[in-house]
Amino acid sequence: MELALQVNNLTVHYGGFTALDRINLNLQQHTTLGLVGESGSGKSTLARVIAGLITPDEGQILLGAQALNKKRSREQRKMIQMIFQNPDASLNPKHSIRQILSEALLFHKIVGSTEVEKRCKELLSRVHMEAKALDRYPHEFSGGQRQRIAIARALSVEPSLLIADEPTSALDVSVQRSVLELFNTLKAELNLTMLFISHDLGVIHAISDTVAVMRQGKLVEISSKDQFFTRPETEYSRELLSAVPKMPKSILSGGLYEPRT
Ligand SMILES: Nc1ncnc2c1ncn2[C@@H]1O[C@H](COP(=O)(O)OP(=O)(O)OP(=O)(O)O)[C@@H](O)[C@H]1O
Repeated sequence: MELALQVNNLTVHYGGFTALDRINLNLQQHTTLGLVGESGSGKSTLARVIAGLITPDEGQILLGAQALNKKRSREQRKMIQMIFQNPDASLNPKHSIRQILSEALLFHKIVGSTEVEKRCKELLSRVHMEAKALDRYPHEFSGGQRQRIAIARALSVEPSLLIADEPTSALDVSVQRSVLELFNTLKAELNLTMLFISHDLGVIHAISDTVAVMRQGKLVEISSKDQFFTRPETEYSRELLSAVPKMPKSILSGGLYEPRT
């Protein structure tokens, strides 16, 4: 299998504080890497560096075979899309859903102006929303629906890597489940390559093929999902797993994770 992403020796300092300490990571195409670790371990920083929102102090990022420059080209920015915990971060409140989706499609020349309406409708349908949403504005939708729109916007430019940073954490539990199901459906339908961050191991279990564990700015384990949940390599991973009180009632069918007693 080909590598979608390679991260070599990535280091980020915030002043004198080392938020990322020589991170090395490979992500296979068409797979989902679940990134876990306690609050402050550097997960969001890693996501933001890969997405080009933070410039690293050291290290290299390759997307496919292409090294990403510190100053990314429009094409390079398009190839990595990010979904945030708060969907409002990527939805302009003054723009209708039509404007939000068509702006991305036209800016990156994904379709021409004659096809844009059709493509906007297709994108909404992908995230299980109706075409009439196009005339409405972000505030007219629930948090879960806004996250679906943010997902549609991210997918509109056909990225080669989708980064989702706690995309279900701000949602009600029942809505969390449906958004997670959507991610799983899209993953299968579109063969997505994803970096999926969550502090919730039930969510990670439901979505990931591989699990990476961060601690204090370092990557301390990368294992297959099965290995991580049954035979984790590190004591720290065992602690994370045992800290989960009563673990996720099946988040998705097949997503059941029960802690071993
Ligand atoms: N802009 C910044 N300036 C200074 N320190 C920062 C900045 N952003 C993050 N940090 C610090 O860097 C560390 C890593 O933060 P980061 O947000 O990457 O962690 P995280 O694992 O995503 O945590 P959480 O799950 O709480 O979001 C934390 O100690 C945080 O306080």
